[in-house]
Amino acid sequence: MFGLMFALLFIISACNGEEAADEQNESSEGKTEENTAAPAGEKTKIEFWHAMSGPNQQAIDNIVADYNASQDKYEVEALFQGSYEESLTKLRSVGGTADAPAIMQVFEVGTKYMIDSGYIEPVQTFIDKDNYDIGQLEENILNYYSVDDQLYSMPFNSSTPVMLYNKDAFKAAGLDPENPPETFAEVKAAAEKLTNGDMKGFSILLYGWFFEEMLATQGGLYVDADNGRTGQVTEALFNGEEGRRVFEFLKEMNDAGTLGNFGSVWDDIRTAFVSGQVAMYLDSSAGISGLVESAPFEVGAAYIPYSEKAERNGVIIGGASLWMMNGISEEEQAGAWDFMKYLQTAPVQAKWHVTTGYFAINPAAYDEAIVKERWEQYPHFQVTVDQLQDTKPSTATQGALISVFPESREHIVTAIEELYQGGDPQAVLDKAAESTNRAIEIANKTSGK
Ligand SMILES: O=P(O)(O)OC[C@H](O)CO
Repeated sequence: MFGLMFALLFIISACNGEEAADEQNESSEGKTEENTAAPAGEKTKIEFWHAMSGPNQQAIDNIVADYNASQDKYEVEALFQGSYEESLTKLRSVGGTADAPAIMQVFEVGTKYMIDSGYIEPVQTFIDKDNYDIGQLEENILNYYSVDDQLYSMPFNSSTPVMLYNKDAFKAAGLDPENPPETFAEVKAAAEKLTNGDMKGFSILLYGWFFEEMLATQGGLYVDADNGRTGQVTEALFNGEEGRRVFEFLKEMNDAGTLGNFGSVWDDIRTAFVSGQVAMYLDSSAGISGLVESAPFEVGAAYIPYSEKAERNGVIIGGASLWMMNGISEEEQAGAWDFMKYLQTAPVQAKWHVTTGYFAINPAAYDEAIVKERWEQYPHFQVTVDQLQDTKPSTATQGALISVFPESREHIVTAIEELYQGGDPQAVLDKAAESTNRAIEIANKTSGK
């Protein structure tokens, strides 16, 4: 039993790249020397900072090894830098200098910060120079990282949220495991039936991402200026009716005792699901891989729920993308660009998708034999791709661009915690909006806008 739990915890902790720090790879020291052009005959080093640990780190290392063996000009060096938040903090201390890596992986909510940072060269520059055809890549993913038709960063590990559920628990509760609930009302009703003994019906991680997604799928905007896509953001809009519906949905289940709260650590909510403490919850599509293989019951995957008072609009792209730094040599930039293009090829994307659960940015990868085999074995992957491809492009599903997004996420988490302690949905959301507005105002003043 202990062995099984240990194996479960290992697999679960490995699903996402954010949690565990790998000290071995974690160093940016000695970088200055590496930034100079390589002597004739030697490969140019391309430093690649990322936030993937466990099997996802292994997947990156394998791809990097294949790339390095495939050509003799560049040597990519993949270096783990901690969680998405930690790695961005590290970048802040070296961004724009010769100590910066050539390629930096940044989570989606860091996009506006990176665009404004002065550290980067938009990948559009290289696309244009090289006549690179981005028409082959997934439009709904490119949309997130595009502003005024310019692609700023190269999508890499793209995910969306998905609702995972325990099919065995569904059967035991008299629910149809092949017809998971779709709307907030249906989830609430199913949660009542599923709540039993130690098992709660539904849960979400205390993480702003899931609120952002349930807001967007109703067509709700996070901020003004068309979610920051057409102008300068001045205020939060997430406390409008779509946001309130999400908070009411959570509150009603919390009051009814059908909602579980397993905190803000991915491993904890995944362990709760696998050990039967919760029957339905929202996870990243990149978390599916480990869970379907390790859960001692049949796992179902479904689209995220939406309010019955709204249309379903789809999901915003999550995960992270790759940024080209601007303080490095042209030779390094050329190598970084070459590697980014290699990453987008169908065979590499196919391998990345089946080993990690992240989407293939190049949909041609879905025709590769290894993907077809994997989907046949685990149809959950197909659900996530369908949910992405069914998404209606709009400024809501394109996602918000705000420089203070990571901070705003914290305000949302505080609001959810206050809600769970009995707070009024509108009041706690308004407070989060006011705090976000203050952060936006300060950021706008600092940047002189
Ligand atoms: O855990 P990931 O990589 O799927 O990313 C989830 C969120 O989008 C991070 O902001």
